[in-house]
Amino acid sequence: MSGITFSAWLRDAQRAHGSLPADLIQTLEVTADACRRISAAIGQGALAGVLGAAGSANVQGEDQKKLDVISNDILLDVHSSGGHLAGMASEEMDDPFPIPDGAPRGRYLLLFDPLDGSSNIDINVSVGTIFSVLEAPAGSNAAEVAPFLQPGTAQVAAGYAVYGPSTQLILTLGHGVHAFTLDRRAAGEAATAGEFILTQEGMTIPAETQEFAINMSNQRFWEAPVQRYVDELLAGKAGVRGRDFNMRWVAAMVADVHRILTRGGVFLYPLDSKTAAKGGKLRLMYEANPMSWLVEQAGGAASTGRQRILDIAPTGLHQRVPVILGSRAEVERVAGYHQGE
Ligand SMILES: O=P(O)(O)OC[C@H]1O[C@](O)(COP(=O)(O)O)[C@@H](O)[C@@H]1O
Ligand SMILES: [Mg+2]
Ligand SMILES: [Mg+2]
Repeated sequence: MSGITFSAWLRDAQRAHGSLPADLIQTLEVTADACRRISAAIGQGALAGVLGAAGSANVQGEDQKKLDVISNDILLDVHSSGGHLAGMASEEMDDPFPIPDGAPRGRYLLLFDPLDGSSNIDINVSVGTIFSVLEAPAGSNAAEVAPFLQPGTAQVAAGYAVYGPSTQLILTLGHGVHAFTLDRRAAGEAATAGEFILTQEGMTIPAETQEFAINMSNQRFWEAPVQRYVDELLAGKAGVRGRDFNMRWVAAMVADVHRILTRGGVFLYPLDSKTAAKGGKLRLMYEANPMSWLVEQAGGAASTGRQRILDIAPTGLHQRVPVILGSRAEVERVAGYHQGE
């Protein structure tokens, strides 16, 4: 173990790149603190009565779990004292949440999916938090949607926490992708107890893979290019690909993307006739953009099938898009099929 804490690493990155403003460092440190608290809440599970439904629905009409609400509240709470953020936007809230009056306003906008894969909570399987940081345009009002509607290429930081057998924080500032692991030992047991510690610098996704991730139950709803691609994977050695492929689906984007950053693979939540009217299943601002930047920074690619995800000009805070990301050669092949190749 390196023993380099997240805060120390951020300060090293500031020295190395000379372009990491103090309020961006604060944004990331406070977000890491929120993830530590969410990890603790999740870790209490059935002991603390935090499992199960909240009895409410979010802006997208989806039933909320208690931990969706708890995670959202933790992120709002830790960031509300202000100084570093102008405002926040969450998958769980209809409207942007500007830093409250009276607290100092900063220049960054934080967007998050407070708990990703929340249907996994009650079965004790990995979930996560995804975040994206943008700079608020000068003179903009973070109570409005407009300042948040920036393409993925404008992100200044993106990352996620995965709450699995260990809790990890994965981050990009545009200079590669780095992993930090929460030292879960009790205070007093170790000097770094409670800290995120650097455990991998420069995660990379191999260009080729033999593993794919897709919800096969949607097969009959997919468009022809995805039908063709998956048929070819399933044909294995006997088909045009000439080799067998394995399949995994955790049903938490964080966990599926984490596997791809760790050992390669391709993830697809493509356009299908069930979700076409909404534009797709996954959310551009809270899921697709931060994950696409991380994947590109690790040498992979991310596309809707028709365009690079990071180039999409957003039209709504809760906009949904098709997502195909991971090993570059596979993403390019699927995009090629969409272009009629
Ligand atoms: O249940 P499905 O259709 O397989 O969808 C799984 C996808 O839905 C999501 O769980 C949506 O995220 P939320 O839990 O944040 O709503 C993704 O993480 C995951 O990839
Ligand atoms: Mg999600
Ligand atoms: Mg969520």
